[in-house]
Amino acid sequence: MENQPTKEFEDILSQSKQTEAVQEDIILDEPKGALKKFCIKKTEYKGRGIYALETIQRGTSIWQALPFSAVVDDQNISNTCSSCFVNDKRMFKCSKCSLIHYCSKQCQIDDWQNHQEECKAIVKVQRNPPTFIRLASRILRKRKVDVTLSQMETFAQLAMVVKECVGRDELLPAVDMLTLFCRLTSNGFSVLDAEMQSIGVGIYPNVSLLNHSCWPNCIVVFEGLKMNVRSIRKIEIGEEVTISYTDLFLTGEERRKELHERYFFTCRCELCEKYKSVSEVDPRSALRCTNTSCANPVDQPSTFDKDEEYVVSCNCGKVSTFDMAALDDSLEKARSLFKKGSELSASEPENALTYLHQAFLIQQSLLYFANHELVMTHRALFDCDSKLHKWDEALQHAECLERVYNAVFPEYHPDTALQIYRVAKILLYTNQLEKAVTKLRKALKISEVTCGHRHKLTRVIETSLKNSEAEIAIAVLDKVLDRD
Ligand SMILES: C[S@@+](CC[C@H](N)C(=O)[O-])C[C@H]1O[C@@H](n2cnc3c(N)ncnc32)[C@H](O)[C@@H]1O
Repeated sequence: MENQPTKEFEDILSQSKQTEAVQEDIILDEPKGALKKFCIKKTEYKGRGIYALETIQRGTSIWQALPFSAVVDDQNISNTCSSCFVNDKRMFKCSKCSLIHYCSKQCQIDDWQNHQEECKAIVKVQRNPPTFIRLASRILRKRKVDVTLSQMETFAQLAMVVKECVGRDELLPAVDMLTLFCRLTSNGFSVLDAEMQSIGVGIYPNVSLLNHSCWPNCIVVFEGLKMNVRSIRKIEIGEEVTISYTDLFLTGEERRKELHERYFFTCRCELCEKYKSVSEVDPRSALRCTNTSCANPVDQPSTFDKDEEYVVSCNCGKVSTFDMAALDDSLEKARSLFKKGSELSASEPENALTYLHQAFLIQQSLLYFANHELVMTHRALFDCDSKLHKWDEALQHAECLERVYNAVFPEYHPDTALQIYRVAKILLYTNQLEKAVTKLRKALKISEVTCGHRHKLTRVIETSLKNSEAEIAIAVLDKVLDRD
């Protein structure tokens, strides 16, 4: 069942008013648009959230929704259709504002109601309003916004731009504008394409009742603008349904910082609690044990006191001693090399490789393989090597990244499927067909669970698998015929 966006947004707001005084867990309602397996409860710490009323098996599409409002982001505005969000077709631009692009005349007609006033505003102000302003403007034009929040932030500058772009009639009183900005910042969803890259931002009012966990039981994928919430593991009766608001590669500290800055809460999820315990080391921020035959992570010091030595023991029994000043200097040097390399990667990939490789050598000698800084360097090296068609090197980094996904991501995650597919593609480029087929099968299994059969990623992997299997069959046949 799909959402009726405008009505739902109103419902949510009126619901939030009715439930403000509730302190204890209570069952409020079934979330609209979802299959009837959930209820909304309110807890003191997280506010409202969605809870399962039935056991949900892994790979279930539990919720599909269309946005109340959505816009393509600035980086993708000329390669993504502002109406249906496809990004693999030829686009043409609106002849009046020259900013908004469409894939077909029909899409332009469908979006006209949303774009008409926006178009006039863009022509009038003679500059391209950024993503966030375009989204706020579209919502304001729908004129259905009500408010209850009291988060005080300085959005005055943004409000001025909105005023220019929207026109006085559509503006809300200052406090309501402020509330709208706060709501957009914490309730907006990044709309992702088939490669899990963000191409826009949308407001999906009821789905934004889903709370965050760094170890979520659901993920969000998109088919165009349609959002699909899918379970990535079994959800028990009474369990809260969660998604991640942040990148699961990030260290606990980085995740908590982002969640605090953007969503104003301190995460106390399973994963965050796990790594508070002294016996558990977070692989995302860990150092390498100095015992070269040991594969365990060891804790990084929380602060670097340069006059001290850092002594840390590993589960293998080895006690590693690090000179804090030297460790800090080396990691800083690697960071600056990484920064230089990343800046050059688009324009001068060959030069970028030199810097990135130096950063990699330093980090590899000190950091655990799943450490976030090392992961970033692998990613950057993979991109440059792929750009330069250095497939053997690219394959090494892609395989390292696959190992990291296996170590730090939930077993079923669309990003893991995508990473395994990347490995498979390079194996195909380098004629390693059998190995590629093994990877494609693995990627397909994960993609079917996390994205569903109809999702573009699943279909692309499936096609590649079928073609590769056919190639192997033909090669076998050729061999047999040759022998005859
Ligand atoms: C998109 S809303 C989710 C629904 C929200 N709980 C409500 O009552 O409307 C995001 C907000 O929910 C709360 N929240 C989400 N996940 C949380 C978590 N793991 N711990 C504490 N608060 C959380 C935070 O206040 C956050 O800004």
